[in-house]
Amino acid sequence: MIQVPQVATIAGIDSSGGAGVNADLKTFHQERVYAASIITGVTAQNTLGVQGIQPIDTQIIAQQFQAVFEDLEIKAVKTGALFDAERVEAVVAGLKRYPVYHLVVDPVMVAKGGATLLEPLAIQKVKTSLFPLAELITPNLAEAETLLGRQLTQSETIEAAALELQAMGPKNVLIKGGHFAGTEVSDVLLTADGDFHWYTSPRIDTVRTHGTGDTLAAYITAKLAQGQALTTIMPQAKAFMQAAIGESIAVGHGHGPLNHWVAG
Ligand SMILES: Nc1ncnc2c1ncn2[C@@H]1O[C@H](COP(=O)(O)OP(=O)(O)O)[C@@H](O)[C@H]1O
Ligand SMILES: Cc1ncc(COP(=O)(O)O)c(N)n1
Repeated sequence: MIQVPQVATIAGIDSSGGAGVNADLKTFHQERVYAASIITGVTAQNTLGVQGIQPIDTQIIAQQFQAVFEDLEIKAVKTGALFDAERVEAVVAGLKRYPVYHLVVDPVMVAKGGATLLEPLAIQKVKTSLFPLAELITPNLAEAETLLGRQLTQSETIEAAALELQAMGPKNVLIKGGHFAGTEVSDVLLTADGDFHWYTSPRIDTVRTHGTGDTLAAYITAKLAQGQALTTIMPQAKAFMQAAIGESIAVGHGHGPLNHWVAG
């Protein structure tokens, strides 16, 4: 029998297949890890926006945790859209019952079209209960601003922000720069030993970025499950993102999905 690293995503479904669990599973498959999924909610969504959200009952979230963790050998976990405080509590309870070292928390708050994927009341719970369990958190610029309650502009401010976020408990912090204006995109990784690593690439001029954050976090989760270090993973992750965004596929009429078939 072939041994394969096993991971789990804890996130919402995107009916159009571009973001959330759908993006995670495509990335995991492409990177050759076996993936389970614990669903937190269902969205009626396409590349033009989110039309409806149905969070999943917390009891079935708990049952999914039990079903997955009492059978599979889960090496790494990624969380995505958690929707509200009740769902955050259910996920934190599951992660405390079945702890994993490689926990990547993508604090998804708002979809590209503007729909809320995490109620404001749940943000405090994410900070105090979920972040301390994480090996890595991956906020985008807007999420980092919301988490800290202030605007970020200069690189020094972003490094200070990463330190403040690290003080909330996660071992490592990645602030993603997809939302910065300019001809380049820069992500900054603050590692557990206090070092900053900047990753800069040319900005691809496109609106076809549905699921970028999910894809990046899933890629990192896959590589952590395969035993790689974050600083080794990041340059590969950026190259994968560049190709997956750049070699775009013609799907939908708005913020189109990425091309997960690109070599990773
Ligand atoms: N237009 C773009 N060109 C190149 N890279 C991008 C672009 N947009 C996002 N990225 C990259 O995709 C990853 C996800 O970033 P971002 O879009 O900020 O996350 P989110 O989807 O959570 O908002 C980051 O590595 C970022 O640098
Ligand atoms: C169910 C679900 N989860 C996450 C996202 C975030 O998508 P993006 O990575 O484009 O910000 C989304 N639009 N829908």
